[in-house]
Amino acid sequence: MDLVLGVALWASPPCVKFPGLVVAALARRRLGAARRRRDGRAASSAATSADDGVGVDLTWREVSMTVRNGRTGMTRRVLDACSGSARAGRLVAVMGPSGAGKSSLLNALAGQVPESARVMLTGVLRANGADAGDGSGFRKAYVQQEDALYSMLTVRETLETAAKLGGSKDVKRTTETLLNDLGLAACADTRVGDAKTRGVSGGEKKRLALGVQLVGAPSVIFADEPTSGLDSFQAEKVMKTLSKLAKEHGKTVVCSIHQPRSSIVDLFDDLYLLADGRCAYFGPMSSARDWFEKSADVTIPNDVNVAEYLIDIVSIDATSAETTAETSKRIDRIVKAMASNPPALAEDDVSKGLSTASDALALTGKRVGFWGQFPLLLKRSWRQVTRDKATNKVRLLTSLNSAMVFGSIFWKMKLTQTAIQDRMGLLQVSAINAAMSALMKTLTSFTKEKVIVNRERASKAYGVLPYFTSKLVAELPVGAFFPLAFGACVYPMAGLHPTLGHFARFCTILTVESFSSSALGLAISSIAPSTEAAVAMGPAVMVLFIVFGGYYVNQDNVPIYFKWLNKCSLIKWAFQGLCVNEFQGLKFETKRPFDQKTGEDVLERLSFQDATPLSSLRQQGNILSFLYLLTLYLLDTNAPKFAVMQPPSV
Ligand SMILES: Nc1ncnc2c1ncn2[C@@H]1O[C@H](COP(=O)(O)OP(=O)(O)OP(=O)(O)O)[C@@H](O)[C@H]1O
Repeated sequence: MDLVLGVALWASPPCVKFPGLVVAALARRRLGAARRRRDGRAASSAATSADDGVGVDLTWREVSMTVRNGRTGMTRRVLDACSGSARAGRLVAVMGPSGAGKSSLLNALAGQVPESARVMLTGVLRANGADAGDGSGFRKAYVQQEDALYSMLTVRETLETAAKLGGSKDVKRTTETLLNDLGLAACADTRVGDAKTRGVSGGEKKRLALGVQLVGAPSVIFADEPTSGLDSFQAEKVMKTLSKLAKEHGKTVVCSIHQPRSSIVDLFDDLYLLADGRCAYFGPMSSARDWFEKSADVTIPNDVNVAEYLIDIVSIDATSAETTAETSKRIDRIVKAMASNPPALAEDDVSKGLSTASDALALTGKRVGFWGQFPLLLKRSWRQVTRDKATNKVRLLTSLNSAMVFGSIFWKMKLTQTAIQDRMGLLQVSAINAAMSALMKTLTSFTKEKVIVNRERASKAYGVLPYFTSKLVAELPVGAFFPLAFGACVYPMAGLHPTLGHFARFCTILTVESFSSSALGLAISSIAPSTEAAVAMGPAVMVLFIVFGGYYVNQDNVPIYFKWLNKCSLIKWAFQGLCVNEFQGLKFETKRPFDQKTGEDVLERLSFQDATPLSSLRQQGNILSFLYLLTLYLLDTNAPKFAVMQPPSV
């Protein structure tokens, strides 16, 4: 069947071949994924039963993570046989000096270590006694250090969307419960905001990010440095929220934290202290002072912040060789004491109340499918695009500005011989301008949006297809507006072919071209690791398209090995369409025998004599659909993948 389809696609015209190949590849991946899901369901059913919705006790043993340096080939042990537990109703703080492995441990327990051939993750993870090393077996929330939220949505809208996507049976109740529980009611109707637009405070953003995760009714909450970048007041509010989720809702909370103030330390139930990837203390926060004095021979002065003091104690002082050796020796001694004589864990006194408490946040039903996700994501994208007034204003002003500048340079062109070159110049710069502005906008915005989408997809909030299609539909009217505004301004100023039909075709060609260019931006952003990389790659590709855009190199003179580039150049198809639209039917003044008399002569010289505006648009449409399908494929294949914890070798 695959063979027949392959041959049929290969024999088909390019407009069918490329989209067809991408669709076939996507379909094959989907079938494979469905098969794997089917096979995996039976295996994981035992594990999922560990999360009965009334609290999860998580235990980990011998968790190690090694990272191989790609250049030197040397391996480094980031986590070294760490063991511990986090129990329902308790808040565990993972602390340690910078680089001690806090985030790595959190990622390992949350199943969020990015998959890589250079990273090796081993250990045993159990949820209520059942194996959970493959990341299944308990419902979890993972709140990362950097917030990734749609900036133009309000706090309430963000929670509502998450609740609807999560399949909440009572969206209003879910939203209100979360707003109240997280202390966000006062800013419910404030926009999230970003660097450009002021929105909610950093602490409110952190709690909102937590709220988005809570709609999945997680039993275990992992929070990576939830207080980073916050002032002490906001930091305390965030930590109080996490403590409340543990105490009142029976959640198991594990968070990494840097230098907490004393009032925050009082909220910790357990402390997991890391020193250079090894466990230096794991036990109740309240027993830490006693244990260090009795078992590790470390006296903690009465008037100090215990947490800060302990971090200093397990830090390597690299001032000199002597201090390095001395502090390393002290850390070895503490780690050994911990392994041989760990403190007693606190009595499990909270699990009795869990059953009723956790029900209050067990708000989800069945996740919605494509037709449920599509309108929700469409509404979200629409709000994000239309409410971003600052960006839209700048885009409009730059479009009008370019139109004014070009219009003034090419003011009311005549039908003289010299105006032929001017006409071609204007059409070429118009094509470049429309393509470049759409490309740059997409490169800068989509690389950021991709971060949010990858996170949401990692928590299986929705599929790539409803996301991508809804985004395209939402951006259609706004994306079309700017080339239209440009066209409406430059066309009469330059005195181009003065009929309504020609003007309409001019605007249509530029609009479709700007969508193609935006699609190119989407495809590049899908593979670029950062905004900076995307912004470097995009214009480099576009320059090639400009060179083969039909103006600088005549398409009949393009070397055979570059013909494909000529065919891929969205600038070329736009320029060709614009030229045919403009020159066909024009008559020029002639003075010399070799002057070009008609627009058809000009088109012949450009080798565009056989083209029509429609054929150019059709080719542009092919590029557009190919790039959309390519982006869809790239987003699907580049979905974040995480390392599975392997059992430790005995
Ligand atoms: N995937 C990786 N590739 C290379 N090095 C890594 C990787 N993951 C972690 N490391 C290294 O492991 C060490 C521990 O990193 P980790 O982020 O866990 O520390 P941390 O205690 O959270 O530090 P900080 O408090 O500064 O955020 C660091 O030196 C880091 O560079």
